[in-house]
Amino acid sequence: MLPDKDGPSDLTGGGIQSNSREDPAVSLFREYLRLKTVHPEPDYDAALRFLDRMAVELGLPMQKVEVCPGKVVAIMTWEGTNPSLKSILLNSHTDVVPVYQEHWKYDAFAAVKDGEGNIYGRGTQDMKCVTIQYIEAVRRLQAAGKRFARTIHLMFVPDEEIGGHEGMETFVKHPKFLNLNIGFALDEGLANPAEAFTVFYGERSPWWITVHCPGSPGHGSRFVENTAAEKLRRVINSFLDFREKEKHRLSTTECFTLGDVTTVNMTMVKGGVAYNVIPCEMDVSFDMRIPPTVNLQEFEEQIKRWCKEAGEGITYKFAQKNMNQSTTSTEESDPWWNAFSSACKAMNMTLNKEIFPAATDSRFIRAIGLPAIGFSPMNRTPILLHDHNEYLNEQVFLRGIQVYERLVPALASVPPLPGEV
Ligand SMILES: CSCC[C@H](NC(C)=O)C(=O)O
Ligand SMILES: [Zn+2]
Ligand SMILES: [Zn+2]
Repeated sequence: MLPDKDGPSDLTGGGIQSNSREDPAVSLFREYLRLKTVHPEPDYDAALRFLDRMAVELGLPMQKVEVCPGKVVAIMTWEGTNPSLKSILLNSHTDVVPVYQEHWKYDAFAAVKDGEGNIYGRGTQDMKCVTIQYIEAVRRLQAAGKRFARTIHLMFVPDEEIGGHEGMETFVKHPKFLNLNIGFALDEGLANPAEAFTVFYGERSPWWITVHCPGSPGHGSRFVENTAAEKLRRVINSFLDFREKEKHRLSTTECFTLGDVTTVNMTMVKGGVAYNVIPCEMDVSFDMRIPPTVNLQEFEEQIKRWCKEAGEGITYKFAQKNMNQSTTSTEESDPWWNAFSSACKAMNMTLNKEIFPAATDSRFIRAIGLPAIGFSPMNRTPILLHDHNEYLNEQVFLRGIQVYERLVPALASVPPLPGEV
């Protein structure tokens, strides 16, 4: 039996050794997974050192833009034969969410590969796989001597997992972003447990709201009128009744996915100082995700009514309130979508078009008017982003590189569009 190329780390990670030589792309993926770019203190320097090395290997220039203190966006550029044309953006974020290590089978940063070729680690799906797949696809296309009309930018951004405010949200307004002359972007999607691949042409709007309920204080032994808790209860009921309706709409509408309904989750409650003191204020917070088909002004009016009906003096504040509902065309007549979907069709891939249920950096790209598709080529894979024991099978990972080997040329060869020279 040949030892696995990364044998020693398999053993330290408690994994099972593979009996065949590992594909170098898989080894590189596992190396990247071991970098602790995990919140709350991501090691972004380690990621930048890794990406510097990749740029040298690929022979591509890499610019680094510090968009906010300590928050660097890195961009590798493969210039096209006609650089005046709009470019293609291959975007990925470098950060990952924290883990509950005690619930993992293996060290979440050891990139252990088991006997079935499943690679375990935070970021295997979200979205270190895609980063390496972009890099490997470019490496292979270069090795085959390919060159394309349109310039291709590989962009690596920080802070997506904490909202992207000091990452992509700021960078899209930077002159250096505009200089990239982007025409079309690819960013992350989700795994699909079945044979099909899911592609996302829009996202629900995240609204994070805290409702503040003031009330009369008093002794905990009395029937005090107009308490904060009574108002809080009515507010909670209105939000959660609506939640039930939306849940029912999802379960009874056959073609609906999560992206087609509004989710409401009560995520925080605050208030009170002692068992026997009726508090003079209580707060409740909700995470709401609203599909692009919902009229946001009307939705806010509904929230106002719920608060008004719940009692006097109730106010609310948004911690997150996305108002941009742009979606990307998936009409066959759209040249970008046509290139994307035709390349997938040529590989016999079935695509399910959906609205992304959560929020990614694509929302900032779409908000400035650029088309963006969320796509992570992972079929036959359970959706495990942010979950315990996140993993990706190495064969699925390797197939994803082949997918980009076809997609990238198709997109970078889209003929000049009206207005382009
Ligand atoms: C609203 S900023 C937070 C972004 C985060 N993105 C993902 C993909 O989990 C979310 O949707 O909660
Ligand atoms: Zn992600
Ligand atoms: Zn994530």
